Amino acid sequence: MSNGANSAKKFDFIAIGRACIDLNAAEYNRPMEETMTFVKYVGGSPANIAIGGARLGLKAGFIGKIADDQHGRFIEKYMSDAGIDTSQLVVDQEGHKTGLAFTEIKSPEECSILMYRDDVADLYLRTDEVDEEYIQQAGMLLVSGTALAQSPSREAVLKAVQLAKRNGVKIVFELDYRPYTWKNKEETAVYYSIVAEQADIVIGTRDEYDVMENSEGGSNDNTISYLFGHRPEIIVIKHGVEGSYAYTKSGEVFRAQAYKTKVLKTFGAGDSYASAFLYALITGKDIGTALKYGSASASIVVSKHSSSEAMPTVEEIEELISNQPVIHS
Ligand SMILES: Nc1ncnc2c1ncn2[C@@H]1O[C@H](COP(=O)(O)OP(=O)(O)OP(=O)(O)O)[C@@H](O)[C@H]1O
Ligand SMILES: O=C(O)C[C@@H](O)[C@H](O)C(=O)CO
Repeated sequence: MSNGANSAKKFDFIAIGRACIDLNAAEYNRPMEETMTFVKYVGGSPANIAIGGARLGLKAGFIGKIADDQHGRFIEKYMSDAGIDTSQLVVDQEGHKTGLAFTEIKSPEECSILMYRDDVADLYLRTDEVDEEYIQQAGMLLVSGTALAQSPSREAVLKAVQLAKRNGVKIVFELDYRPYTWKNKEETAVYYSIVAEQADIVIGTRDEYDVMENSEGGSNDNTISYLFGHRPEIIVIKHGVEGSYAYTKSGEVFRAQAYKTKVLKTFGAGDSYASAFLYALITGKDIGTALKYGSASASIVVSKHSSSEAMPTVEEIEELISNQPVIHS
């Protein structure tokens, strides 16, 4: 497949989903109960991926809804300053709030996220706020699975997927499973399958594919045999510190190991991975190299405090690939 590189298009990729706030513990190695200070960053998986892509020099756009408040304005300014087109970042007019993610850093192995996502603006994106002419201008549409969790955002995303297909825009589905936004796993499995079957590239962790399959302990072989019966051409399955695999419809299998690093916290790994993986594909690198870019970017972000602000440059990724040993597992 051609992986979406299209210099004639205004955007290399457009992400759809949430742009929120992360409040990351400024004090490490303690539970949140004892954490008194937090540092504010833009967060939300698809926003992080857009920021990561823009940091790497990609032309990125974003479709989403932000609250009409100080947090919403902070997000819009940060993303716009990062070089992302925010013309389709709709400002909510119904009093919905910005999603907040408080992170706890107890140890490099023990990190957790406490989400405040009741009535969040991002899940109120409507179908009439998704514009065909905008989507036409992209090489790829990056869909976050969390945006399927509730209506009307669910239908807005399904419309974006339809429009992307109709206009030859590659669909990248990042499963991005956040349990607290869903009613139950059965419902998640239904909507994940609908979009995964229509995507060109699917990216997720092994656990997230289990959610899509509504099963436990699933195998990569079963996942690819199911999804390659549909539209996907590339399937990426991440296994945390044990590395990741990419499978192609033509039968190739690639594996990348994680790079050694001094881990501060584990969140942000998946978003930095996705942005660098897509950057590599869009700039014409082979899939094996794209996996290395993803792993390298993730190893940089897990060593830093934020998910968005910490996104690396191309030079940092390439330097790390050349010099840093991998974790053998
Ligand atoms: N402790 C680690 N050290 C170095 N690299 C790591 C570590 N953990 C994860 N990675 C890298 O990040 C990639 C993605 O990690 P993971 O499979 O945990 O994704 P994720 O669950 O989507 O991440 P997130 O925690 O952001 O949701 C891995 O394939 C690996 O390359
Ligand atoms: O995705 C979220 O809503 C929270 C993120 O911004 C956070 O930084 C994280 O979990 C990244 O994986």
